[in-house]
Amino acid sequence: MSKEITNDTFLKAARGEKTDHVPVWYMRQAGRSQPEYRKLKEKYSLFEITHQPELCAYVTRLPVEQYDVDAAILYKDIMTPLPAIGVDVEIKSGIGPVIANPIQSVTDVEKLGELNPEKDIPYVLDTIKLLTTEQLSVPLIGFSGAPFTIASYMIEGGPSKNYNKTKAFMYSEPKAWFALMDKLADMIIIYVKSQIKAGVKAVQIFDSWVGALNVEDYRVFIKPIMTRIFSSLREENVPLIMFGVGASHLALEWNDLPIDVVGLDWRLPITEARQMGIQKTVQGNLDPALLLSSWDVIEERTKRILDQGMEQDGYIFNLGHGVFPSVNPETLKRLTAFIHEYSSKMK
Ligand SMILES: O=C(O)CCc1c2[nH]c(c1CC(=O)O)Cc1[nH]c(c(CC(=O)O)c1CCC(=O)O)Cc1[nH]c(c(CC(=O)O)c1CCC(=O)O)Cc1[nH]c(c(CCC(=O)O)c1CC(=O)O)C2
Repeated sequence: MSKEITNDTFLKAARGEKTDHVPVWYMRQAGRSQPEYRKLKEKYSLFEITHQPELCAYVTRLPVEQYDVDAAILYKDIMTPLPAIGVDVEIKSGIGPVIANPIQSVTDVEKLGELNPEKDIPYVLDTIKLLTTEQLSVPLIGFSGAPFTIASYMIEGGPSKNYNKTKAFMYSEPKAWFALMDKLADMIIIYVKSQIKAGVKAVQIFDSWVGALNVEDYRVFIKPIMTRIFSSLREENVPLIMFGVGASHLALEWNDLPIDVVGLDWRLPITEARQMGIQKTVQGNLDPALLLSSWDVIEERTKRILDQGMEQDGYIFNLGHGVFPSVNPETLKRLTAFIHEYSSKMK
């Protein structure tokens, strides 16, 4: 049995329905800038927190309780399912995910295993159940990385600035590339469906780095696999959100996918995105760097974004990418209150 969701503005907006205020959540809202979380991080790594459902649920709830956001996002990482399929990944402080056995050939791709969520990541499912049956009265968002973004870490061995190795693999070994995309798509579908079955009410797919590709290559090397993933997830009947950074040139391609929400980074104004032909709900897009400015600057920019977003139904406020560690939690609290107040007055 699910605990009752008393605030469903996020789900309504995702479905394009009218809401009495603009719903808001922030990418990387759990963790990073919160002192309670930083204290925990002195003792535990990300993987150690996610293996403990009570603790992981606490971290996931913190921004809901402290900022009053309209949705929670499960605390974990896009790397979470990878060890189960045979990827040796470690999250190194100051670097990010580092992979000991990068993919170099079709043989490496063939060695990848299958994900069995109940056996491999029961702690993720237990955290979701705990949050949704007992603790949260806002929707819980589940998520996964998308094939290109996950593959970029698996091929480069860690974070990259230019994705040269990833692109070289894609262009020169298309058969191995498509085999890798297929394996990752299978994993993502199983992984996300298990999150939905456990209780998440919406799903965001992070294709954070796919903006590195041009439109033509996106259509050939990525779009078919994204269509397969979303067509399968669509059967579960929860809102599906697509997000990437520096990917404004791909926004119209995303509009074709069987999804509900197009997540924009800060580069493309919302009105322009809609004029281009984005008809779905839009999510975004305050530049997270602005959170380090004075409140007057933040308020002025937020108003501008809200005015554009509210021009039609189907709008969710978010940042253009994740919260930085140096952001003051008070700023996020004040921003959330401002968005709620300003948007309810305008309705
Ligand atoms: O630059 C890089 O490529 C490495 C980035 C990186 C990743 N995991 C990582 C790091 C290091 C770090 O954040 O310090 C490692 C990572 N992931 C996470 C944390 C926790 C934190 O930031 O305090 C951390 C830092 C943990 C540590 O330092 O031990 C948690 C995480 N990753 C993610 C999410 C989902 C979300 O954004 O809301 C969430 C959880 C939800 C939340 O914090 O509210 C998703 C994620 N992880 C990752 C990516 C790729 C792109 C990106 O981060 O900009 C993405 C997708 C995205 O944000 O666009 C990879």
